[in-house]
Amino acid sequence: MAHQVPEDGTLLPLMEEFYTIQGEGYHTGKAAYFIRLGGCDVGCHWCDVKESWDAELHPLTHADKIVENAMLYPGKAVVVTGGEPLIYNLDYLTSQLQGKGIKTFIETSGAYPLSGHWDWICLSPKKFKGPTPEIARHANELKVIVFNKSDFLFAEQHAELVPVGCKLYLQPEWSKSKEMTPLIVDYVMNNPKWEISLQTHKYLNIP
Ligand SMILES: C[S@@+](CC[C@H](N)C(=O)[O-])C[C@H]1O[C@@H](n2cnc3c(N)ncnc32)[C@H](O)[C@@H]1O
Ligand SMILES: Nc1nc2[nH]cc(C(=O)O)c2c(=O)[nH]1
Ligand code: SF4
Ligand SMILES: [Mg+2]
Repeated sequence: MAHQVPEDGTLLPLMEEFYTIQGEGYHTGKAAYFIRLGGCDVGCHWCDVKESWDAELHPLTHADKIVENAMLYPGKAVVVTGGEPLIYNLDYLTSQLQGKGIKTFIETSGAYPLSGHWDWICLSPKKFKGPTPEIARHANELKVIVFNKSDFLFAEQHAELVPVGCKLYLQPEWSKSKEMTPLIVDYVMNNPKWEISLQTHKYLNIP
């Protein structure tokens, strides 16, 4: 699957990078530069970026170039996503970003070992390949995608693994949103430690 990606994290398979508004979760509504890395083998059948899965399709790009590009925008936060970004060693990229005063946020399934220096970790665990216990202990936000009713129990099981104070979100799977959103609304009203997260960028028609 992978290119020969150097272990030191200086070269990363970059699918796309774009400046937009964080659409989901705790930082919803904030301007951020998105860095989308190619490569994922978790296999969510409802994944909304399947084009990211094959790392070979995405050019190895120097982390310094990515940092330089991120610096061109007034927003001082990046979201590193994918694909599954933790397939790669993110120590170099994130230390360079933080060294330039940019906040580092990650979107991850947690299926690979934690690397990088993060201001915010959004863990979105998957049934298909579960998260490591280590990342659950470091999550700032747990965002569970609700595709069917069984995902509420899955969400509660993962809420046991994250630290006290970790934000808890239920986000409807996009294609099932019509059916699942009413169930989520009801669930949150009955279990108010949870909040609802919507993919607001899809309603705003922005990337
Ligand atoms: C495409 S993933 C990339 C990052 C990482 N692989 C992960 O799954 O967290 C980014 C976010 O989108 C969510 N997501 C992906 N497909 C979705 C869908 N069809 N509906 C709702 N959320 C989705 C994921 O759960 C994750 O929180
Ligand atoms: N606007 C916007 N917000 C997002 N939050 C998480 C995203 C992702 O694909 O990781 C995403 C995305 O693709 N676009
Ligand atoms: S882990 Fe993330 S990128 Fe990978 S298939 Fe699932 S939603 Fe898509
Ligand atoms: Mg997305």
